[in-house]
Amino acid sequence: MSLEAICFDRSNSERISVKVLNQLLLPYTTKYIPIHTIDDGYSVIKNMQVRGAPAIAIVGSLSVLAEIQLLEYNSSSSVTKLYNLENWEFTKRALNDKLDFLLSSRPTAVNLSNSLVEIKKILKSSTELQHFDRDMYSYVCQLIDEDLANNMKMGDNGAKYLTDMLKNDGFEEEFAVLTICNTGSLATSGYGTALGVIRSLWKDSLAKARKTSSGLDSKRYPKMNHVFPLETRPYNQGSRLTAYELVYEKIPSTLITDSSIAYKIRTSPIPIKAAFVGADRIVRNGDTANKIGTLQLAVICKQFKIKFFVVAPKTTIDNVTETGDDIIVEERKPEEFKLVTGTVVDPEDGSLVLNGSGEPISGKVGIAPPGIDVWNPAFDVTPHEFIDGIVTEEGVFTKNSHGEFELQSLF
Ligand SMILES: CSC[C@H]1O[C@H](OP(=O)(O)O)[C@H](O)[C@@H]1O
Repeated sequence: MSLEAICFDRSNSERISVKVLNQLLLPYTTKYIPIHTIDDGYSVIKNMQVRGAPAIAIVGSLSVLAEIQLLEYNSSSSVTKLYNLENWEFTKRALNDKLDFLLSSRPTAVNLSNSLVEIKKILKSSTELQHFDRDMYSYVCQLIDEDLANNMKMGDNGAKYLTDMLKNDGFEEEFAVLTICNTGSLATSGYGTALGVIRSLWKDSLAKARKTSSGLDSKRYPKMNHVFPLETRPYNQGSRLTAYELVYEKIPSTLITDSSIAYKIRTSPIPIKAAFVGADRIVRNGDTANKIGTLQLAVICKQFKIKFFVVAPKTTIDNVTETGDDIIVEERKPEEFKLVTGTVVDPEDGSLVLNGSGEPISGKVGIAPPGIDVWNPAFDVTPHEFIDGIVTEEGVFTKNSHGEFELQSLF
């Protein structure tokens, strides 16, 4: 098992190496794909071999650094013909075009766009390739290190906010939470956003349990003791990735179908007190684009008076777009809906069927008639009216008396 979506060897600043975990093969196969060029970065992002708004920005940025270092130490590489290393202005124009191409890989998540804006500023101020290389190395190291640090801050911010709120409401029991898609280590530089809050809630529960069992503290506290991740059709980030992370961390969890949310809330023996979801783009009024199914979860939570939190770093904020009506929602290929990618298992006992090399076999099965049209949006947009709080590394933002988010300090 590995929860490291991105392996970045930065030990030699002039010859970095990058490889990404092929998430299409999870949870049964752990295989990494090397990233040497911007085209490599585009391909793994477009194919969703790596996914998750922050991870997309990190891999995209690393692919730029990898390409310019390839230019410097391998003049015979295939990418060299795109540039004229004797003419820096020509090379800068060609690199700008490649950055625009990289942006087109997945248009909804704003993190990649925000990173490419920063990279274009670095490129514009660079006087030569080595200068651009050096500043890009600093930029990607800072992007990765800040993402991890921010995720841990967000996790603790969200966990404290919820447990304080429950305690103030006089709730001192064990509770469960819901989450959709994958927002953990496999979608970021580590720890995660919404799943980071769940990691922090679980750490908090274990600490409280230790105090109680050691007799240090007899008071009762609200403690998260279960997670209900949604499978998240059609790409199944929840069943393939979030469940994988929860099993890895030994956090008590029960995987549920997207269609069973309301019935689970109505019948759960453990009170469900909150839903934590990630974001691909939060616009100025707090409307949020996130994985398809998020809006449905938000509507159901409102119906059952369950708190609904969006968890995202400032790098996911779009401070230009006013409302969610103007967010471009990516539509994916129909095949990603009509064909399910998985790993072949023996129907008798669920054991893995291995190929001649002893490796699991990845395959696709059809689940819809070839002639049927499908609608396959990768995201939906949740209006801020359905969002109770936006958890960031700067703290938890809630709406004012007019029902509006005031996010200016994040812009
Ligand atoms: C911290 S991941 C944020 C966000 O990105 C995911 O999208 P995808 O899996 O399509 O890359 C998902 O919507 C997560 O909530």
